[in-house]
Amino acid sequence: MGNAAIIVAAGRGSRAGGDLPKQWQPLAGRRVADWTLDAMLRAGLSPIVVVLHPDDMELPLPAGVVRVAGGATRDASVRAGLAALDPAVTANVLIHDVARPCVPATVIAEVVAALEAGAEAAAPGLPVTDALWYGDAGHVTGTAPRDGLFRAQTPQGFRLQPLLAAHAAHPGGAADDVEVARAAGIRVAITPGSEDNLKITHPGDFARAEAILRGTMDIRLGNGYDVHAFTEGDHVWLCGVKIPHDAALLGHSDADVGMHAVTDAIYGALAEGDIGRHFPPSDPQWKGAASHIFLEHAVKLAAEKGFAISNVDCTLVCEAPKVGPHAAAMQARMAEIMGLDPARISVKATTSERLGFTGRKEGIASIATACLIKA
Ligand SMILES: Nc1ccn([C@@H]2O[C@H](COP(=O)(O)OP(=O)(O)OP(=O)(O)O)[C@@H](O)[C@H]2O)c(=O)n1
Ligand SMILES: C[C@](O)(CO)[C@H](O)COP(=O)(O)O
Repeated sequence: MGNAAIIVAAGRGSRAGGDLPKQWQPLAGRRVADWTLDAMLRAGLSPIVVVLHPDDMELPLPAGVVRVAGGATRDASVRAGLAALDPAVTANVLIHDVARPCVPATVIAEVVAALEAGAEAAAPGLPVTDALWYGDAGHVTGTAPRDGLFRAQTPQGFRLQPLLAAHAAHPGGAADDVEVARAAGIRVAITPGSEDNLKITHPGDFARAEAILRGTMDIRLGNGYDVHAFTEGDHVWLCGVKIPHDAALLGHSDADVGMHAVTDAIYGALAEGDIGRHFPPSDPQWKGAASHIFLEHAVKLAAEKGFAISNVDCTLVCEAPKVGPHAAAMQARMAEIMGLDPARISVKATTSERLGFTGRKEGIASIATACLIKA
């Protein structure tokens, strides 16, 4: 039984302005939603259900997330997300606004920890520290006591079955799921919120969120280089695609020179050595191994260290075979292995103008760059 996540992203962001709904607007080099999704993916929540506006169902999202069409209100969207979860495998669910892209890992972890320690429900809140006023026509008309008041944040975490019942019994119109749960008598623990966990609501919030992300972001670049010589054969493996050729590439594994360079670029960004360190050629179990094993390992290692792979760029250096006709398939295969949008994978090729060993068709070289980001 696991902990699932629902990211509600079906709103139109009318208060935030801009040509696109706020979750699809750029923020520190990516879309707002990409940051939010990465935070939930890194927390190890599964499945991740993204509730989308019906107009947005085809927008690119990371592989593996579940897409659901939302409703006209936040609570209708949450109900649509809940309907996509299987109570037989999901014990708890964390419901998060897509508009909170800077949510710190600790805020999510505290909610999960409270549920796992036995809380019926748990949600992050920040005690109100400013004095509170009533106002009218630009003037203060009264004051209100702030004692015991909290600013509510997300993700809000619940046991799935009682929350399903609470939503089924609620008339609608709740500001959040804590309100729905409390109406059904569920006790909600308050876990520590964070000033960084702002909800992008108005145009000025983008700059605040960008400053938070840039302040906490750890950006790593890595490069990889690999060479394999030609030998007798009738095909080569390049970036996960089998290409008929009048020679094969010689290697301990399947000799996929492109995938090896990409894998080494990821290890390089993590300062984790290279493929040979993790899969020694002296070890017979890797003889003839399919190279996706190496790439999957590097991607998993990056995730364990809290890094998302922002993009990779791979250049194959050879006179033949022609790479262009296969480049899209290579992008798609590597995207599948890495769980990334294919638009984040570049595969291109060059000849070396008949110079050197690649020019003499003695082998293929490949160089790759990877950019990893920890928010
Ligand atoms: N019908 C709706 C309305 C809101 N939301 C989601 O609920 C969260 C919190 O809502 P809010 O910040 O109010 O977002 P919007 O409704 O998009 O903003 P606005 O009210 O400015 O239009 C957001 O992640 C939003 O996408 C949703 O999934 N479905
Ligand atoms: C759920 C919420 O984020 C808690 O603070 C908030 O209520 C949702 O945003 P809205 O502006 O109230 O729609």
